[in-house]
Amino acid sequence: MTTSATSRPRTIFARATPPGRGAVAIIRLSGPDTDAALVALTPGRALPEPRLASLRRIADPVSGRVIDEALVLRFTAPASYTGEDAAELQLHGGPAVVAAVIEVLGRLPGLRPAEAGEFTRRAVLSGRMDLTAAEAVADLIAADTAGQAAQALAQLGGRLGRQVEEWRARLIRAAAMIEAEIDFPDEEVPDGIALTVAPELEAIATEFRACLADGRSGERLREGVVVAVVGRPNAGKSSLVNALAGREIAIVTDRPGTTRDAIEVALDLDGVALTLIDTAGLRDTDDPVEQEGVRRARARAAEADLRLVVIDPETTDPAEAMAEAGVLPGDPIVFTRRDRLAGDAADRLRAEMGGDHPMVLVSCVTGAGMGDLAAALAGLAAGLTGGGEGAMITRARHRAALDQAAVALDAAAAGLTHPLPMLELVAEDLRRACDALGRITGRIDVEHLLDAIFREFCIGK
Ligand SMILES: Nc1nc2c(c(=O)[nH]1)N(C=O)[C@@H](CNc1ccc(C(=O)N[C@@H](CCC(=O)O)C(=O)O)cc1)CN2
Ligand SMILES: Nc1nc2c(ncn2[C@@H]2O[C@H](COP(=O)(O)OP(=O)(O)OP(=O)(O)O)[C@@H](O)[C@H]2O)c(=O)[nH]1
Ligand SMILES: [Mg+2]
Repeated sequence: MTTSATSRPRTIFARATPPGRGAVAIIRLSGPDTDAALVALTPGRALPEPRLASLRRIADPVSGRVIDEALVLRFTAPASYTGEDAAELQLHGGPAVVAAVIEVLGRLPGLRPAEAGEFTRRAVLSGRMDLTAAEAVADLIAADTAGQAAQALAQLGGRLGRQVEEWRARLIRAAAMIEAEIDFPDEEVPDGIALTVAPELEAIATEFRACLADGRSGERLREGVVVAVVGRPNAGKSSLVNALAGREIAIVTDRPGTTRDAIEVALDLDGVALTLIDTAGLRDTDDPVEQEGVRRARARAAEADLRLVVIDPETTDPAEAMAEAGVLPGDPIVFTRRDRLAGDAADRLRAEMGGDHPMVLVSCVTGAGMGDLAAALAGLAAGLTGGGEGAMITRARHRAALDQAAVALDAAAAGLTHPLPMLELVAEDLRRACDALGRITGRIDVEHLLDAIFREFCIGK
């Protein structure tokens, strides 16, 4: 079927592999004119059997010029990623080949370039994926560490989506019982409806609370644990960041006030993504540039998941430095200049500090203690991200919706156990709880949510 001149072409195409040169580049197509496009590109050949890799010459249908010899994969609706007719051209990965095929596809009737995330959007709209799975696709592509990938894969497999749909089904059942009682108060539905439905509502509310009480570990794993490295000028912050990163990222000098900008570096600690932020040393200063650096340092420290306080024990009182850095319980403390301290310094410093903080003594010059520090950070990061495969909630969007569902459910439960229950109000609260859950999986309000979610996708996904 072709598209009329006035409506937007319904068959989309895009390169699915990254730009640049590669052994193979994949261009994918999806939509009703996919087969027509394959026929146009492979003159004289039958359409490939669905799902069977087939070698075909790809040619410009106007000039007849052969562009590539490629593997073609054809999918027929609904058995494809998008649920539509779809195809992949697995080309030689040279820029000229890809550009020529893209140019030819753009000339074919009914075809247009895909927008970011449009293939996955179609998978959602055709009911093949819920919103949590679509988000998981984006997360899996964005994953830099094994932990992030495992969490995304669990979500793609329905860990969150299935649970939310189970809760929703139970709430719908409860609501149906309430509504039956409203509609037929004198009939077979037992009188003490509160007695049967209230315990179920309490049970679900308890499950909501358990899910929400995850310390944001799923979001932290997805986004990476943010660690602000803070302390006095010359404490050794930049030296420490360079040592942990294994690269000279920040400038190190013996002049206090060297670092001004916040410098971020990404680490992979045992599968957990961690962002270290080197910051300007904290002090009062008349230099307006350094003042701005100190302001930024304090802001980053306040927002971070952890503040790693760096202290030079030769010149600085630990308690003062920690207070200045706005330290919170559990934040790690690192003493530098281990190469210049007596052997018993660690015990003395530990005694001075008290027990609320993990503490490591390092030398940025000899590297002593750096392994201990990396291990301590990995342990802290694992604790903050729940360890293993992460949590069910991986985004603020899920948390906000589940929070709303929990509030509505609590209202329903309270209404139901009231001495004079107003069942209409209870039913309304349960509807609101169901709607909030439905927004997580995309069963309601889908159109409204799609743009926000697919904005972050790459083209071709
Ligand atoms: N070459 C290639 N590799 C890829 C993808 C792709 O689209 N192309 N994927 C995606 O980007 C991922 C795989 N995801 C996919 C999910 C479903 C279907 C699919 O055809 N589903 C049909 C048939 C299922 C079956 O045979 O079991 C269906 O669900 O009906 C294809 C790929 C990762 N690797
Ligand atoms: N001996 C010794 N010197 C160190 C150690 N750590 C840092 N230094 C030195 O201390 C000086 C300051 O180090 P930096 O890493 O620039 O300190 P900073 O905390 O980033 O300083 P600002 O950016 O000014 O806030 C440099 O001369 C480093 O070589 C250490 O463990 N042992
Ligand atoms: Mg510095």
